[in-house]
Amino acid sequence: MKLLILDRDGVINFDSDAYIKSLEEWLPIPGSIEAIAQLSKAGWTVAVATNQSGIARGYYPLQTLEAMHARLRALVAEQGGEVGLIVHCPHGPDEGCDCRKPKPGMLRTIAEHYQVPLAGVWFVGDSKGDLEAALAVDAQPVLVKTGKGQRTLEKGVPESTLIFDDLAAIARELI
Ligand SMILES: O=P(O)(O)OC[C@@H](O)[C@H]1O[C@@H](OP(=O)(O)O)[C@@H](O)[C@@H](O)[C@@H]1O
Ligand SMILES: [Mg+2]
Ligand SMILES: [Zn+2]
Repeated sequence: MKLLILDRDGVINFDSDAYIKSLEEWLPIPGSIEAIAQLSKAGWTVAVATNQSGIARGYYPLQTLEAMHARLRALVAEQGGEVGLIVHCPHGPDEGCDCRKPKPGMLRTIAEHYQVPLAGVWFVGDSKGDLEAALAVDAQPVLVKTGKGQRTLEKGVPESTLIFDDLAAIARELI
């Protein structure tokens, strides 16, 4: 199967250093919804792996996160596509969980759900932790310049990282 895994904040929707704390703050990056819809219509399974330490920090409840993901699914469905499994890490940086990126726990969860190996699977992110999570399970690190991506790029990325302007450019590459 054709599996593509996406980070959320800074890849699908705009990110904020103040976290995305409400449905109103959750705003798709132009072209991202269309890209996901086109990819899924072209046979790609598009899954999401997202750190959401804002839950542990008490910035927003799980219900708000679920509302954001319902909005994502509805917007993609309006374009005739669908979003696959969305996995989030609700923990804070000091909780020592196995799912918070750069740990690859969420990527493994997605791979086990679909019963596919992770080797070479593209994981698209905007932060260094996304790239490190991909490398930890032999997936392909892919950086987009949206969100924190340009800052991440300027700090240096693993040499095997593929770099694209945004998710729309990735869809054009893969379809
Ligand atoms: O990019 P994904 O994984 O979808 O989500 C990132 C968010 O959970 C937040 O992650 C935080 O990092 P800390 O969790 O505080 O280290 C900060 O980078 C916030 O700006 C950002 O909105
Ligand atoms: Mg991100
Ligand atoms: Zn976690």
